[in-house]
Amino acid sequence: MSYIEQTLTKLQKSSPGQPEFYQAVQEVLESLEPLFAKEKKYLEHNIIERIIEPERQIMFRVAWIDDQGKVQVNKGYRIEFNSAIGPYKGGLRFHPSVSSGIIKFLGFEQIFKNSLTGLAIGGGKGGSDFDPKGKSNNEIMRFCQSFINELYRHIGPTTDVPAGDIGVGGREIGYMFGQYKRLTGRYEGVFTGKKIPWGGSLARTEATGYGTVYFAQNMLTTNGQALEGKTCVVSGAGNVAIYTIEKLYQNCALPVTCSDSRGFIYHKSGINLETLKQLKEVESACLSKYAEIHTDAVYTPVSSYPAGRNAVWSVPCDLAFPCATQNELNQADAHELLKNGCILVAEGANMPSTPEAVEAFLNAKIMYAPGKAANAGGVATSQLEMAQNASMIQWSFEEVDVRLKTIMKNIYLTASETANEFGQPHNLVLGANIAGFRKVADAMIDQGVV
Ligand SMILES: NC(=O)C1=CN([C@@H]2O[C@H](COP(=O)(O)OP(=O)(O)OC[C@H]3O[C@@H](n4cnc5c(N)ncnc54)[C@H](OP(=O)(O)O)[C@@H]3O)[C@@H](O)[C@H]2O)C=CC1
Ligand SMILES: O=C(O)CCC(=O)C(=O)O
Repeated sequence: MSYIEQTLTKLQKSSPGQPEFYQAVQEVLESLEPLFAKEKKYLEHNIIERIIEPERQIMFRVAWIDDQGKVQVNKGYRIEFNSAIGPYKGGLRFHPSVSSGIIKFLGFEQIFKNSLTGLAIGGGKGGSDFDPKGKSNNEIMRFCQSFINELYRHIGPTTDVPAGDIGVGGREIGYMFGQYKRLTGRYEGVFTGKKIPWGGSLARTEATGYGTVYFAQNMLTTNGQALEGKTCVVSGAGNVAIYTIEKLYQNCALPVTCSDSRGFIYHKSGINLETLKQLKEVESACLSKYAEIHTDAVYTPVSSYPAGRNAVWSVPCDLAFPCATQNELNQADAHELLKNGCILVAEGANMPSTPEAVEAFLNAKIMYAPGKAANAGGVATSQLEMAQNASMIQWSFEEVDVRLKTIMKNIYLTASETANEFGQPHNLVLGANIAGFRKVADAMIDQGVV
């Protein structure tokens, strides 16, 4: 049995029932093989077994009262995965599919993503199986307050700094920040993704989507191409998708799709960003309403997708931006994108492509940017928010955006130079994993066995 197989077998025994976590670990371990062949120190210090075990896992009950006066109970999680290069940093996800395996996969990815930003942030993630859909504002507030009644004792501006993710935006961060402040009496940068008047950073809302497009731009430029005139397929209709679409328009590309958990929109003349923002950021409406407003757009409900497929990826395009959720693009979807002439895939979401889809992209040698590199602009800008909070200043939108652009360029260069160093120039999966890992692993060695 190879070292990787042994590690995965052991992991499955010690942490049963966490398929997404095994998937994330397997991908990283496979990428690291050429590094281990070259540098023995990582195996000698048993870094692998140490890095796949979270430093701390917090699981707690979140009891809250709904609008009918009934007591509801959800599970809360915070996985403090690795603090070798900085305080734990990563979002909170509120979605019914959340489990400890999902949070562990996200926290594990966050270690390498945060390392790639070049900033001093460790990896963490958290969330709850609470479903914000259909809940009133007061229910959301009561849930957030109860969530923080437990979590507040584990977080702090130099220990663990949560932010948003699926189902958690400025409103939820506000309720959690308010409760933290009430319990501790401290006004400090313990969350990022805050609204601007109470400590948020300009451009944080836009950062993940904008950063993903900046990353794509770097890949295109290196390959003698440009965004201008490219037809783009985007999945998702949340924070990341919306600002990916906005930045594509700013660069004269044409985004023609968006999707939510119930279906997708194909608008051949281009997604209307104003309508999308109104429906999703203001009304939290279903995307079917988009086709009622724009009658030349086509809405396809999930029930009409071919079995086992995500129909968004069957729309012909030059560039694809998966921005919804994990494993939303499988091998058949990847082959269809390739058949239709797609030349670039940049992941705004975390681990949206299955391992087989990733393999198809790498084999076809198209430009492929894994999420932990392409979507790192969100967490990087969160660190800029922490820096502004700590020094009690606020930078302008342009100042933050310029820094974001530079960070995304550096992540691209780091991943591609590392891929070159290991003789696989087009393989940014390998480049991102090795570069992200090396910095954290070296710090762990320096800091001894802890
Ligand atoms: N926000 C950030 O700064 C960052 C986010 N990410 C990643 O980006 C992705 C999107 O996050 P974000 O935009 O913030 O989240 P949002 O909650 O704002 O939006 C998520 C979008 O994805 C859709 N979606 C969620 N789950 C599913 C599903 N199972 N099937 C189909 N569609 C689904 C949602 O549809 P519906 O509205 O119907 O629920 C919604 O349109 C996630 O993978 C997240 O981890 C990565 C880096 C940073
Ligand atoms: O901004 C952050 O701290 C985290 C963003 C996030 O959750 C992610 O990068 O997946």
